[in-house]
Amino acid sequence: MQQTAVEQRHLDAMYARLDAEQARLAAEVGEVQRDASDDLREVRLALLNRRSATLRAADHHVCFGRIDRTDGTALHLGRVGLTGADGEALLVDWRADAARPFYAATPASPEGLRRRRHLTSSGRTVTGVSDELRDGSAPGPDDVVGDGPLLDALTARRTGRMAEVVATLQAEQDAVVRSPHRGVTVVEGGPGTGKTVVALHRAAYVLAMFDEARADGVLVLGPNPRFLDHISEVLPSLGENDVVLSTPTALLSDDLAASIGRAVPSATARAHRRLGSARQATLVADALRARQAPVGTLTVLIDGDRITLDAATLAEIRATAQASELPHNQARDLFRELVADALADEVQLRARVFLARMDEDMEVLTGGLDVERAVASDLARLGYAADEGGAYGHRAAVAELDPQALREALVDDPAVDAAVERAWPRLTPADVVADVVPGVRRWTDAHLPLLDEAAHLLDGPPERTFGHVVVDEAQELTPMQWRAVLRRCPARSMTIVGDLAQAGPATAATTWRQALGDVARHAEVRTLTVCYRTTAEVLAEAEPLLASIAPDQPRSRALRTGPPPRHSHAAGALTDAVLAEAGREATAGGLVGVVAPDDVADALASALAGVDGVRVVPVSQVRGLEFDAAIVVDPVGIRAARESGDRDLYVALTRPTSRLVIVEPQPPASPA
Ligand SMILES: Nc1ncnc2c1ncn2[C@@H]1O[C@H](COP(=O)(O)OP(=O)(O)OP(=O)(O)O)[C@@H](O)[C@H]1O
Repeated sequence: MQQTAVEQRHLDAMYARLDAEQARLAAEVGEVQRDASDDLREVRLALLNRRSATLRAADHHVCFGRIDRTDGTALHLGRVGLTGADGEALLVDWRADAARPFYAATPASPEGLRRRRHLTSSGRTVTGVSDELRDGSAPGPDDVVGDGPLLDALTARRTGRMAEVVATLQAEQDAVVRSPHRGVTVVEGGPGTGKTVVALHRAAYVLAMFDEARADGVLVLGPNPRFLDHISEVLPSLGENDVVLSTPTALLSDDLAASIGRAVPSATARAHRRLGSARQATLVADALRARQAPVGTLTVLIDGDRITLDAATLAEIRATAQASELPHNQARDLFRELVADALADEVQLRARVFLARMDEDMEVLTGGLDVERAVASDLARLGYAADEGGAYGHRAAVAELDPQALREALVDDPAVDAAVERAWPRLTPADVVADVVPGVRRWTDAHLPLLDEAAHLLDGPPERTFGHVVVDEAQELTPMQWRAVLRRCPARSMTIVGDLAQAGPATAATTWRQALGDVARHAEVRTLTVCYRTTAEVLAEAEPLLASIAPDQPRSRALRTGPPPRHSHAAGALTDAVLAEAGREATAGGLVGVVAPDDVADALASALAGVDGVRVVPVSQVRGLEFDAAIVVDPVGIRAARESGDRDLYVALTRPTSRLVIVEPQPPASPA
């Protein structure tokens, strides 16, 4: 029987099951909605709707592969798991352990597999079958050995949005995706080695397999909104919709909005680098300490009396509050309680001194008459009993100053609070950071990590934290941003992917150890070595730059070859030359990216607005993106524009999947 027909039968069974499961879920949703007595109605509905959304996402190309083991058993793999009516596995979720050999088995290490099969489909119809034999056996009549599906995926036209690659994930990528390591994993590799692919599939994997990630959510950070748009479809198409996609700046901006409003995005790269250095954390901490420094004595008016705590007492209280290591604004409560205690002691001391003086005065006045006994006999005559100590008189008045009640009254006393406010004020992040960057008029995005640092010292950990955090283009983060990100991942379960050779101007680090600080010490570092995006010719064009940027970096191996890069020299205006090249590449087909120095990108975008299939991207925003053809405009200008110019150009040159055009402006006329 034709293998497509065999697979169609399996596929029909899967879709029948998928439809039945959706119908069952719909019925259950209806029942839960009708049951008003169910306290957990909302939770149940959320779970049912989530499962239903996952199945809906999997409806497209539900099954993409199959493995046949040497023992004659077989499994189909897909984006979700499905069980038949009799409990048999119709489809295994790609993340399940049983699916691992599909990705990991090689002819050298077949892992019990005879054959790996890729299935392609359109709608609910099988359109192609492609087999790879894993055990060295010769193809039989049921094996369909042809071109690899990987090559099809790599040569497919780009749409501007990355697609999931669950069917063609390669062994070295899969090893990272399904790593059981729950700590920090750093994945490095040259441009196009699939770091983003790995990061996103890893997010889907941990969501399914790690309870804490499911419970507390997954955060995916990328460098800018353009990049987030580029990757936005991958996780939903893997059935994962509960992932927060953000940039480090947007994340902090959202979390700090209530305290500082919106930061303006006007910071320069130099400001980012300066304010992003780890030293700023010390400066913020020092600024806060300075606000807590002793300011002499503390005086409160209590019942008309001025009660003063001396400098030594106040310093001791401050030291105790600091030693508590509570966030400043919480430690303020402790500070106020300690002040109230000290004031209460002072009040009682004064009362005792006052009474002792009164005793002495009475002694003088009464000439030695035992006042207490006299008063006691008077009271006894009036029907009052003496207390246990036999006292009725003014000594009882001291006892009446119930220390606990007095203390409580002082803790709540607005006068005490006002005095505390002078010694240990309630502070906002802006109060503290204003001391670090005096004279600042507006908060920019470069200040956000400092404000976040201050918020942490003032009020404790952020409210929003995640079970797992994925950081893409991780080389872009400054040490201060890393600190902010780490605060949001208390479990330290992270996947960090990047390439230091592609670092932008805010990055000063040349090793992950420098970039990540202590976190790197326990990290598992993996290196991806195969370039899936671009051709050997394009990598060769970028090689001299890489040699000067990172001479020791292991070189990636391109899987494909293609046309040699073209150099085009503008004979007149640069815009005209770019327009001509863009028109030509657009005609050749696919998505064309024009990567230009930031200062000419807007003008080029207007000039090219009418050309279909062409996007103009300022070079500072091109990290992580890709095009079928890349037109890199004015490489000398890109290199000269900012400190990271060489690395910017390296990023620009490595964006195409096949065609690279470099447009040089006309050289300035030489003086006659
Ligand atoms: N296993 C795979 N199957 C199909 N396509 C793949 C695979 N791995 C990577 N690709 C494709 O290769 C291209 C480059 O991948 P990706 O963007 O993840 O690389 P990267 O290492 O993050 O690159 P950069 O450093 O430039 O950001 C993408 O189009 C991606 O879909």
